[in-house]
Amino acid sequence: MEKYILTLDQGTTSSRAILFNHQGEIVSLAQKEFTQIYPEPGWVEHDPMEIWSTQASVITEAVLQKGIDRQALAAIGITNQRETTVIWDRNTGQPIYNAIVWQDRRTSAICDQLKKEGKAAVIQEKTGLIIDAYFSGTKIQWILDHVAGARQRAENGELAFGTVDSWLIWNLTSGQLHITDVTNASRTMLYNIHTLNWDEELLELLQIPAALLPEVRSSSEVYGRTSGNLLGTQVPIAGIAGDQQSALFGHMCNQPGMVKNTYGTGCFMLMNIGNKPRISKNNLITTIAWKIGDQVQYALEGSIFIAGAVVQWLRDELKMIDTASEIETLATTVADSGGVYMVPAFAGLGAPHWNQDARGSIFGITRGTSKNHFCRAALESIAYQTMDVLTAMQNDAGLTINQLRVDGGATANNLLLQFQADILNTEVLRPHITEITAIGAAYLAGLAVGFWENIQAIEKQWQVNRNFTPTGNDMTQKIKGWQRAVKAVEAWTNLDQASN
Ligand SMILES: Nc1ncnc2c1ncn2[C@@H]1O[C@H](COP(=O)(O)OP(=O)(O)O)[C@@H](O)[C@H]1O
Ligand SMILES: O=P(O)(O)OC[C@H](O)CO
Repeated sequence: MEKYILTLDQGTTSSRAILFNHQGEIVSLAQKEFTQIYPEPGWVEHDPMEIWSTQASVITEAVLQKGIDRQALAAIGITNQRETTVIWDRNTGQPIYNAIVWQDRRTSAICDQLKKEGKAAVIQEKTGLIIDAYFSGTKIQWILDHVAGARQRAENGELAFGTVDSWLIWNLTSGQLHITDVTNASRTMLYNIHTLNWDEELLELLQIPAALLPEVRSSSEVYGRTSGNLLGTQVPIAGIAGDQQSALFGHMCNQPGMVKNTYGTGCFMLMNIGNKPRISKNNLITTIAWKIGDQVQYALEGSIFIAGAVVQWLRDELKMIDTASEIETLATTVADSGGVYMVPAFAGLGAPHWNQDARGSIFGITRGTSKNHFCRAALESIAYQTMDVLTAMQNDAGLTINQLRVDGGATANNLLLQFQADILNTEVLRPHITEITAIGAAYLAGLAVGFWENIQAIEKQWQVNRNFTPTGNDMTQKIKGWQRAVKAVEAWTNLDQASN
């Protein structure tokens, strides 16, 4: 019987289940969107029960409804939106609060306070991270401080914390396993990426009881088996990685210096930096790329909070386009953005600016500006933000990056990728495999159960679909315009703070 690896790809806007065969081809795919909850400006929540129910339903759809024999499942790999924080009752399995999503800014003030107390250096040294509301630590603190009785129950060991991988595995195993992997742990601001342990000093600083925390495992091993409730059989769970690390692995960026950028809701650029954690001098973060056996690989990362989301904004809020793909049609009708610059800092600016209070702005509008220019400026903003991160990465690594591997929903857009190649003066390579994030977790799981013998056996599956080469046009003035726009956004934020 032909065997498959099942990946659960639990993203920010949808849950997916994808079955891969030995050649890395998609045999079956099911996807379900779920509710985004915005209780207050700057807050973003998900219902953990809906995360689980959509994930469970796509699993059954991709396997049972497609007529796949459940005995054909060699293993399950899990990849997930990172940092998003769930706390649940160990006895009932019920969450005590909604999941606080990575985009949520409610803990900015806690982060400012930590910075004022001079904690930035110690946190960066231990965790590789820059203090920001993005990471899980302050989200956990917030839940413990705002849900009645939560802190006491956490201290009594009655509650469990997990990122979404932990939450899914808890449910898949009917509460038998409370685990996470090193990649997800490295996004909490509580995990020491040098010693590979939860860090006692940081737990104390953020007042988080150790009893809440999951056991941290590697990214590729048999952790346990599903309970059988869902699929009627016990399938090994054998791979876990946060979605961006999973994409780095899916792109087979397994040598130091290799870089990928994923263009989804946000944009996430990761560079493999080998087996030593190097702390960034250019406002990037250091994160664990994966752990296979006892080998840990690290990555530098630049996280951009708003990328494809700016396209959704033009579609859903401004109603300038009906579908995401229409943006390319409209943007192509004009030669350039007509001097318009859009800085989509809807959730603050991420790397390398790290300005929690920045907000979106548009510059350079004239009477002749049309929605086509808006569309073009929105796409260009994704490429410019990527340029800022890549520049920081090159400075950190002391090398010129001449190849960028890309994936994610927005890479369907040829105009965006050509502009990206031009603005970076770097080759941009889009692979054949469209589900790079999911295949990374499939590889991690498949390696653990011997479905694939070793990395060499899967490396060849990554093939170029299209290579966007720089046209060589002089982009200096355009880049200057963008830099001016970012400066103006920061100045506007500072003026606001000065008047308070
Ligand atoms: N043709 C397109 N041009 C630009 N952006 C697009 C296009 N198609 C989809 N997108 C954007 O890609 C994002 C979805 O990509 P995906 O990789 O599924 O994201 P996520 O995993 O973050 O949910 C959306 O924000 C959408 O606006
Ligand atoms: O779910 P995505 O693809 O938007 O990814 C979210 C990131 O993991 C957040 O750090």
